[in-house]
Amino acid sequence: MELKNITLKFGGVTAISDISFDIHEGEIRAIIGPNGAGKSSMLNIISGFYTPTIGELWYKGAKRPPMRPYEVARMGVARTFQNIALFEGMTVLDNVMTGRLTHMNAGIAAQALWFGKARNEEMENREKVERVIDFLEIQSIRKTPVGRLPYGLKKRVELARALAAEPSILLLDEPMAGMNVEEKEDMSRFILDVNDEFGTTICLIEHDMGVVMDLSDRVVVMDYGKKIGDGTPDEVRNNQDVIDAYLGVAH
Ligand SMILES: Nc1ncnc2c1ncn2[C@@H]1O[C@H](COP(=O)(O)OP(=O)(O)OP(=O)(O)O)[C@@H](O)[C@H]1O
Repeated sequence: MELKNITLKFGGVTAISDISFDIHEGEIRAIIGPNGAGKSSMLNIISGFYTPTIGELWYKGAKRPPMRPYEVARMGVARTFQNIALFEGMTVLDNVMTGRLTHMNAGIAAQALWFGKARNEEMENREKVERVIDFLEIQSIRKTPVGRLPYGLKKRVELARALAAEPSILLLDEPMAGMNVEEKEDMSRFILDVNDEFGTTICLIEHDMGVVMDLSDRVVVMDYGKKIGDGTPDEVRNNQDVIDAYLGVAH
């Protein structure tokens, strides 16, 4: 995926100012930056929640026209949210099943009457979902309503739901926010395993620079809507603009 000269304005506020970067197939790409840098806005552009004011997005060699989020999802882009967006009253299994919705093709009548294509589809979806549940080690809570789970596990269920869609790009919005050290370590391991096992391209945004450095192949650094760094973790760590931004040096 390639983002070219992206600018995003909200009325008089410029949230993103002329940023270009790419995401290679199979890599873990992080977007980091201090509060208000424009990271979430960038993720929202990739997932189709926002349309850039200026700029182009290229995916699999073709320019992507303005699209609605569900259309982007159908193209293989799945995401998690900063504030967990699960159905609290539903079980873990049912929540993860909702991740398969973009793959369901049988008509509503067939679904309702549970015959033919709908039945086969459901079986196939169920198999894929069970595989994700095993992989993320949440078998023991399959039947638990999500509302009863601790925060770290809810985040893992959200990851499972996104993964159930079998995305080619997985967008993670601050997957480690609000977690304790142990939960962060678990989540990091799962992100690496997902990338390894399924070959999923991952783009994650994170506030905390330390967390993503071990995880990412390449990092984009944003500050006040501008790109101030782009490269391997080592390159970014030694970039003076990045160091200044994180130490709060005056602009
Ligand atoms: N819907 C919106 N309407 C108006 N301004 C917005 C909107 N969304 C974001 N902004 C502004 O755009 C800028 C970038 O915000 P954004 O949420 O993308 O940053 P962020 O890097 O994700 O921050 P955080 O780490 O706090 O989540 C901020 O100045 C913010 O106030």
